Amino acid sequence: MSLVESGTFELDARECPAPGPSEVLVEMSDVGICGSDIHWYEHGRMGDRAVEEPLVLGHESAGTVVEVGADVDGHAVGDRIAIEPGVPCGECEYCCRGTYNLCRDVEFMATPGTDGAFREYVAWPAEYAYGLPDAVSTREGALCEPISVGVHAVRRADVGIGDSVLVMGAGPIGLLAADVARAAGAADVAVVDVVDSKLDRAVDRGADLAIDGREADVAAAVREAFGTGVDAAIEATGAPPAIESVLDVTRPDGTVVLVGLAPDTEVPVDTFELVRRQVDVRGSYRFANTYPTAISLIAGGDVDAAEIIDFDLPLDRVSDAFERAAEPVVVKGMISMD
Ligand SMILES: NC(=O)c1ccc[n+]([C@@H]2O[C@H](COP(=O)([O-])OP(=O)(O)OC[C@H]3O[C@@H](n4cnc5c(N)ncnc54)[C@H](O)[C@@H]3O)[C@@H](O)[C@H]2O)c1
Ligand SMILES: C[C@@H](O)[C@H](N)C(=O)O
Repeated sequence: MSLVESGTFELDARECPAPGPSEVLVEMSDVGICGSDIHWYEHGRMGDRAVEEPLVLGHESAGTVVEVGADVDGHAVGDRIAIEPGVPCGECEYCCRGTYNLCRDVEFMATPGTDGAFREYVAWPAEYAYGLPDAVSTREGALCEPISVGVHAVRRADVGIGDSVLVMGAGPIGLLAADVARAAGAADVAVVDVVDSKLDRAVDRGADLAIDGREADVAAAVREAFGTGVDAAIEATGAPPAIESVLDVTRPDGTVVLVGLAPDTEVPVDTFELVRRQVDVRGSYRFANTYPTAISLIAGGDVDAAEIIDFDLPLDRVSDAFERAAEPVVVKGMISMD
């Protein structure tokens, strides 16, 4: 199923791909709809990149191996796997350092030039396919992708035992990052959002404090609850007012990790305050070396991946699914390929 222009998907018949020697052929079963898929669907472009050829969307995916390339070890026909959607060049400075999320030549599913996962079969490098244990369904395994964004952000935030953490935004990234922070040892987790049902959901999932960003002065609410501020804050909205206020919620020597992405986001920054309070402000881009951790977090019950899913629809209802997934109360919509 390809996006041919903004707002229009078309079913196109394609040959089943043949896996290369180091690839596995995967029959897809579950694919999540990410905010970036919705952005491509609604706008047909992102920054200076545009959909000029039909593009298969979907990069949160899992399925079953149906064929293995001649050189593949460690995967067999019948294995259920989650697919890591970015394949880096493996040769540049950043790939060699292990921060392959920063590779400039990465081929990332569902971006122009690299088809995504809303299709029956995907041939993918075995190195970026991860076996799922019995305790993890393919539906949950597909969500290793947004969990990985959370794992990377929590690592960037250096969250440790006993820390207090604020997560701005209770979308999929925020909710999953909150679970990951707890698993990393956070003793107190506060979540901020502007939608009632999302605040309720954060509390149901274990947040100690839910702050309504429409009503509260977030920094004041944090200081009331946590004294001089939280140890770490993770910004997962991309909304300028939230970005502005997250810079003011940590204690002196605390860390702010910016995950939220929005084009042309500019916010005023009081650098004097950031310097005086010696705040670390760090970006967090995609993820590297996170899939095994994401799988163990689901298997161990530390991250409730299934709970964030609001609906599953079949591939022939992909347009309905995208319209519904864009509703502000929805956290995660899935396409079920079975
Ligand atoms: N850095 C990365 O690698 C990376 C990866 C994936 C997603 N992202 C970005 O992370 C952000 C979160 O992703 P998502 O899929 O959860 O998005 P989402 O849009 O589903 O969730 C964002 C949440 O923020 C809430 N929100 C909006 N304005 C707010 C405000 N002023 N205060 C508090 N909450 C507010 C919304 O109600 C929503 O629940 C997006 O900007 C996305 O583009 C970044
Ligand atoms: C990391 C991924 O989830 C994000 N949507 C991106 O394309 O960068």
